[in-house]
Amino acid sequence: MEKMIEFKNVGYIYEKHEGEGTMAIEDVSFSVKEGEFIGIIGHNGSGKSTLSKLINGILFPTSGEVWVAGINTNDHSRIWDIRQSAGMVFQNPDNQLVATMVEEEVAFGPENLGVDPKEIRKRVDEALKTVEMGAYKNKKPHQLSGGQKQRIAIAGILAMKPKCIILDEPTAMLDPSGRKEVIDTIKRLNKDENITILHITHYMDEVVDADRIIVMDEGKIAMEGTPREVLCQVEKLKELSLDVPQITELAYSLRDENMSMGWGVLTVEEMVNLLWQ
Ligand SMILES: Nc1ncnc2c1ncn2[C@@H]1O[C@H](COP(=O)(O)OP(=O)(O)OP(=O)(O)O)[C@@H](O)[C@H]1O
Repeated sequence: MEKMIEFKNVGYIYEKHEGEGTMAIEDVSFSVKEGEFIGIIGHNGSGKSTLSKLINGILFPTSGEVWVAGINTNDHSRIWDIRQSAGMVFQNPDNQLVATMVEEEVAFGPENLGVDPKEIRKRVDEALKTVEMGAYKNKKPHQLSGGQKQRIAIAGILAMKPKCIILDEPTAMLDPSGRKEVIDTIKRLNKDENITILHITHYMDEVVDADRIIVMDEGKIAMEGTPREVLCQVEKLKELSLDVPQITELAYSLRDENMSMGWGVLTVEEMVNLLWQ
């Protein structure tokens, strides 16, 4: 399997003045394989957004290297190849939609890539169908709900045929139903279209199904592993000011003295089985 993203000993400093600044990322190394679904969690200021901007060539590492789809992000001549391979969805849906019609919005990316108009029309229809927004093609983006706007933002990226999508807290401004729409959409893209997903979030329950979770703290990777390996370390997550899923916490509170039960519960079904034991 091809490596989609690779961080090699990456550091990033936001310079204030000459020789003075904030170390936002420090010696971070990890890699993501094609088709993986990775959850990135961490409290405010732990470096998650900086990490995502380093992937998309919005920021460039102060030290180390970032590779995306086999391209070093320091190769500035390939920046549009990188942005086409790895699309970004941001937190605020209102800041990323620019066109007056949904159809134009989704066409915007491929137009900038110089794609043939006939092919653009095909891609717009396909992308809207994939995010289940085909019926909204001729609507105005400002008439849509937050969840629908984020799905249009995702469709705009899909129309550029990306290999990977990085979502930086895409659900932070949405209500529960909007959150579910967006999460269901990205899970489907990962499963059905084999698109690599990097999902940055504060909500643990959104990454319970991920292939792997990376926990950031003070610019470094504090924990990394499968959801079960990471989310079951309740005490450590609390030390890192993170909330564990309620069901995991409940099971953890019910653990017995021998620690033979109450560990590693991530879903309601597992909780029911535990209580029947
Ligand atoms: N433009 C900037 N200039 C200076 N320092 C910055 C800038 N952006 C972020 N920082 C600092 O870098 C560190 C990491 O910030 P970053 O935004 O990457 O964290 P985050 O985990 O995404 O936070 P949040 O969850 O609040 O979005 C923080 O200490 C932050 O104050």
